[in-house]
Amino acid sequence: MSSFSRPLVISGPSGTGKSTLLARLFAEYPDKFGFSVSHTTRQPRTGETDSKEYHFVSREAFLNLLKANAFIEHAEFSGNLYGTSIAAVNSVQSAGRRCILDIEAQVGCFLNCHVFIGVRQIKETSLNPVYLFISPPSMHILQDRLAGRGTETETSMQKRIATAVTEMEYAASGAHDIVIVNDNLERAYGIFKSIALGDCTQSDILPKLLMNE
Ligand SMILES: Nc1ncnc2c1ncn2[C@@H]1O[C@H](COP(=O)(O)OP(=O)(O)OP(=O)(O)O)[C@@H](O)[C@H]1O
Repeated sequence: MSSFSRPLVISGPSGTGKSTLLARLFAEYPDKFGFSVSHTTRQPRTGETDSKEYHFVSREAFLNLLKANAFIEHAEFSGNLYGTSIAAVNSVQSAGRRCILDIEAQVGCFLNCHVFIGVRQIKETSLNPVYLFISPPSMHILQDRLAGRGTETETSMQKRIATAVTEMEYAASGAHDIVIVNDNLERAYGIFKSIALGDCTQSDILPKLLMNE
């Protein structure tokens, strides 16, 4: 059976190129893939519609869903709760699209306790996705890409690099089904596309990334 019928969880350090690869995939195949709509307790911003950008719910409703094990992953940021529900993923899959979850690992704060959210949390559920890790070719290149994007301060850069080291260690433990090293974008996108379409399960070898390389 093609892996297209299973959700695809994409993770990898910030700046490794996940958004770049996803933007190309959605542009080339506008009808084949979809993101699930998350739940949040934050207020809708102007122009946001319920069930489009987010399912906007009260804190009480969110906590009830959480109690009922409705979420694959959840986290609290700036006092607001966010979660990806199993139902939201299933609704993408039942519309005939492959659901893609773009997971950025981070140390989140949930109900006052620090938790490492992301792939680890998803592994506790019955989702059974394919886990794809996008690796940078080296830590220096990762740093250059983050700097080149022009979105980081010195502090946020250091935070992202520290998280990247933790993520690389987690990936080195064999937590993912497939690894793509995003070195040359054309090459990486070629493999990414065939994995997303369910045609290939080829994996690159995870580079051993040391800060001084
Ligand atoms: N193969 C590549 N070669 C050179 N530059 C790349 C490559 N892939 C992505 N980039 C560039 O690296 C930067 C970071 O990429 P991108 O924003 O897609 O990362 P990301 O993994 O989605 O990060 P985040 O998790 O923070 O959203 C961008 O400026 C992008 O244009």
